[in-house]
Order: sequence, then structure tokens, then C-alpha cells
Amino acid sequence: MAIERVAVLGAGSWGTTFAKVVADSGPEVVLWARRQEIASAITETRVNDGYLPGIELPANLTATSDPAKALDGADAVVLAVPSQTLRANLSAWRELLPADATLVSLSKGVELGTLKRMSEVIREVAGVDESQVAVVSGPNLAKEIAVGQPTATVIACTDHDRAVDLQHACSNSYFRPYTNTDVVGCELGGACKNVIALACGMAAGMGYGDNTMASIITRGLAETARLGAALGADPLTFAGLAGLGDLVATCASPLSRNRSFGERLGRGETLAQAQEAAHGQVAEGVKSCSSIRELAAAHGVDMPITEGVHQVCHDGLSVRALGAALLGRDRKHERQ
Ligand SMILES: NC(=O)C1=CN([C@@H]2O[C@H](COP(=O)(O)OP(=O)(O)OC[C@H]3O[C@@H](n4cnc5c(N)ncnc54)[C@H](O)[C@@H]3O)[C@@H](O)[C@H]2O)C=CC1
Ligand SMILES: O=C(CO)COP(=O)(O)O
Repeated sequence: MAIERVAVLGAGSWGTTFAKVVADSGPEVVLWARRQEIASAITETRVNDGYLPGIELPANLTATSDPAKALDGADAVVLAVPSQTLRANLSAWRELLPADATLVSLSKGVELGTLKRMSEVIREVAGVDESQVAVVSGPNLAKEIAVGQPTATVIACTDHDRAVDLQHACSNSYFRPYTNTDVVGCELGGACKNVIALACGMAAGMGYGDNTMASIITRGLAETARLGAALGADPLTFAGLAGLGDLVATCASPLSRNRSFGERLGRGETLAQAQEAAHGQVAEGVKSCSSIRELAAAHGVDMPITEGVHQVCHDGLSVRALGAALLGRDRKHERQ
């Protein structure tokens, strides 16, 4: 089914940028902003100044703070709110969701408490089959895409035809989506890389260079792939855009909120100071390190970097002690 009208719920950095990507690809887009003043400002100035200053949004993108208006007649509903708020937000929108619309997650995280992936939360709250839920994940730093820098991404859905419909709705001269049916692998790649980016940021904050970064990225990918294997993901997904691609972009980029957050901790700032510097924008790994750690433990998977990041963020471990603990682990074979 051709997608002609898209609702994007969440007008933060990625929600606004993805709404622009879709609008630039052809469909009509309605962007829902939580705050009325942001919706009005977008309507009046065509700019979301708080999140994407200076970026002019296309004419086929309109904004509202009324979810009913955003969802009316939507062929696809894109969910672009922080992971830990998805359940509450979607519960409020449930009655408004058009019956056969594709429900698309942009969020990269694992829910605290339930340990569910975002597509699982969506299926549960909306009461839909997994074939109706898609995930977009890849090396997609919003600020680069908003200015039209080229990138690729993955649209994952167990229903390949539905993924292809969505692919058509968000393909343009600067955004190239590939399809994949491995939803589990794509979601785990997106959630876990935020935690590994925190660790890379910590190392950068301590003054360490590229060898350290490459080691954390590579071993971070190894522990992500171990979790994926335990949860039934396709191992090849982790070598793709939603795995290695996103991991490298996030761990290397000063634009990443997770990496920047970790860097502040590495320079000796407290969690509260790093949180304040984020100006209300979400660094998903700070919470997901705990849910991913629990998920790993429930499946008997060893994730030492994730464990260490959790201890730094929530158990008072110093960044220096984390480094020493990781280097002091039992020697092992690379494939173990
Ligand atoms: N910014 C980026 O480059 C990318 C972000 N993502 C993911 O997309 C998701 C959304 O990220 P961003 O748009 O960047 O986040 P953001 O922090 O820039 O914006 C979050 C948006 O959600 C809204 N929101 C609704 N309910 C909320 C609540 N209860 N608490 C807080 N905010 C609430 C906020 O008003 C805001 O518009 C995250 O899971 C993130 O990991 C994925 C790819 C790229
Ligand atoms: O997911 C992202 C890039 O793909 C954005 O990463 P941050 O949330 O760390 O900014």
C-alpha cells in the first residue's frame, strides 16, 4: 500500500529530522509536538528552533500539538519519543491509531522493568501483530541529516512488503533506507550502541585516543552480538548499518549525546552535571545500560562494558576504576 500521509509523534531532534526526511521524499507529514508553542512556531516560522535551529522545514510538513489531528488518516505512525516514555505516550494515543497504519519506532532503547524492546512495547500497547510494526535504525545523527548530508539506514519489519512501502516513503537524494526482516537484531544494535558510546566518551574524556576507541567499539560489538545470538537475532545484522554502522557513527561523533555524556563523566563531572549539560535531550544509554544489563543476565550473556557503564552511572564506580576493571579481566580467546 502506498504511504501518502505520515504522522510523526515527537518533535525533538530525530522526530523533526525524520519528518523532514519523509516530507522531502513525497508524503504529507503531520508532526506532533508535546508543547503547543513549538507546534505554533513550526507552523509560523517553518523552523523548530529549539532542536534544529536554522533548518527550514518543507511546506508539506505541518505541525500540531493535538495527537488526534496528527493521526487522522495516517498510513504510517512514526513514534519519536524517548524509549522510557513510549509506553505512557502510546497508551494515551492508542484509541486514535488508524486501524492498519504501520507503526514505526525511531526510539533506541530497552524498557526498564519489563526489559522489552520498543517494537514489543508497541505491539503490546497497540494490540497489533508484529507484522504491523517497523523499526528505523542506522547511523543517523539527526543534525547531519537535517542539513542534507547523505546517509543510509535500515527499515526492519517482519513483513517485507510493509518495509518496502515505508522504504518508498522515506527515500530521497540524501537518505537511503535498506530493508531487513531482523527486527530483534536491528533494535538491539540501536539500543546497545548508546551504552558503548557512553564508554567511548568516558575514554575520550580521560584523554585516550583511537586505539582505545577501536578496542571499545570492537569489543562492544562482540558483546552486542552475543546478546543478539541469545535473543535469536541474525548475526549478520551486527555487521550492517544498524549494527557496526550506527556503533561507529555514535562512538566517533561529537554530535552524539551519549558519547558527549560519557565524555563529561570521563572528565570528572558528576551524573547530575552531565545531565544538566544535555539540556533536556535524551542520552538513552544512561537508562538502557541497566535494562540491557538485566536482559543479558536473564539470558546468561556476559556484557562487561555494559556492566561497567551501569556501575559508573548508577553504582558510584569511578571511570578510572572501570578502565582498570576492564583491562584486568581474565584473559580469553577473542571468539569467547
Ligand atoms: N537525535 C538523533 O540523532 C537520533 C535519535 N534517535 C532516537 O530517537 C529517539 C528520540 O530522540 P530525539 O528526538 O533525538 O530526542 P529529543 O530529546 O531531542 O526529543 C524527544 C522528544 O520527545 C518528546 N517527549 C514526549 N514525551 C516525553 C516525555 N514524557 N519526556 C520527555 N520527552 C518527551 C519531547 O518533547 C521531544 O520532542 C530516542 O530514542 C533516540 O535514541 C535515533 C536516531 C538518531
Ligand atoms: O542514534 C543516534 C545516531 O544514529 C544518535 O545518537 P545519540 O542519541 O547519542 O545522539
